[in-house]
Amino acid sequence: MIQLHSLTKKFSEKQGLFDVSFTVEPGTVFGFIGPNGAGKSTAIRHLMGLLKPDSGSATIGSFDCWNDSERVKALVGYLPGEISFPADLTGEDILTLTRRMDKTSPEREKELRALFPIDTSVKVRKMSKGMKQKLAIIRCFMKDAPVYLLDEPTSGLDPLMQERFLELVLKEKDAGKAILMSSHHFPEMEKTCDQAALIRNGRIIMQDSIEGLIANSRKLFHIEFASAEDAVAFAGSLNGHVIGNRVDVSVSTTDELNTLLQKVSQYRVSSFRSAPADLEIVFIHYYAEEGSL
Ligand SMILES: Nc1ncnc2c1ncn2[C@@H]1O[C@H](COP(=O)(O)OP(=O)(O)OP(=O)(O)O)[C@@H](O)[C@H]1O
Repeated sequence: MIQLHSLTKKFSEKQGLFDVSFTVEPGTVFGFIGPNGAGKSTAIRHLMGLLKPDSGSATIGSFDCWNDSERVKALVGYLPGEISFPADLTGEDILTLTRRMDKTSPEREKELRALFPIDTSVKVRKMSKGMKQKLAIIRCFMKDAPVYLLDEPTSGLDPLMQERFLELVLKEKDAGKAILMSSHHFPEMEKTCDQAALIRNGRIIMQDSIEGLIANSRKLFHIEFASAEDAVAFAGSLNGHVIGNRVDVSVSTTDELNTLLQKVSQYRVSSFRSAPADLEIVFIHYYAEEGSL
């Protein structure tokens, strides 16, 4: 339903998108993860027909997002990363315009307003970040679209609103929508996404099911030593992180795991635990490789 096919858009050597491909099927959520400036919004902007690829293509359904941008927009609910409603309009003005433009259903609007309550009599310029985000979410989902493009959708929301948003995404996914979502918030990606891609410097460096990403990630171990001196001595040899008597250390290959076990056997250890892997471990590993931590 949503497809990027070998898409390249070069802003500079490391900025833009380089040979990026992925597909998002109906009834699934695809997560886009990556550090600031990785290219997530650039990919979403191509899908909205706001940018023209240098080569390759972005398509939604059977339509090319650049050449058929009007038809594409009719199929898409878009939540931009930066909300920029006109400052002098009230929330109500914005929802009235949306009603007119997208011929939305009153029931759907009522449900969304109940989920994300805001005082719509307030002008945009007086709204908090969270209020604007809730308004943008209501506006985006009022359109009962087959495709949703969500750029950091929970940014600025409080935990209760974040939870409600995730429930909404899961409901829309069950209704057969194809959803692309960029985020820096790993637990929400784990809860909602079927597939995810890690992007850095405009290139996809890993793409798999969430389960696959986690299964292939580095494994984290917490090891408690008899003394802080032993912890420091052990950590130095394996690049571990020392917290008192404890060392946290991660491994990705069988060789690394065997080296860890061999070294740890030279010390007196009071506990040895493996931490459950999560998406954050996958992500931070790829940040660290770039030397940006
Ligand atoms: N129109 C443009 N012209 C030149 N450079 C651009 C343009 N748009 C984006 N960039 C650059 O391309 C890179 C990718 O930007 P993009 O907004 O896609 O990142 P992102 O992954 O969404 O980041 P963030 O998590 O910070 O929102 C950045 O270095 C950005 O400065």
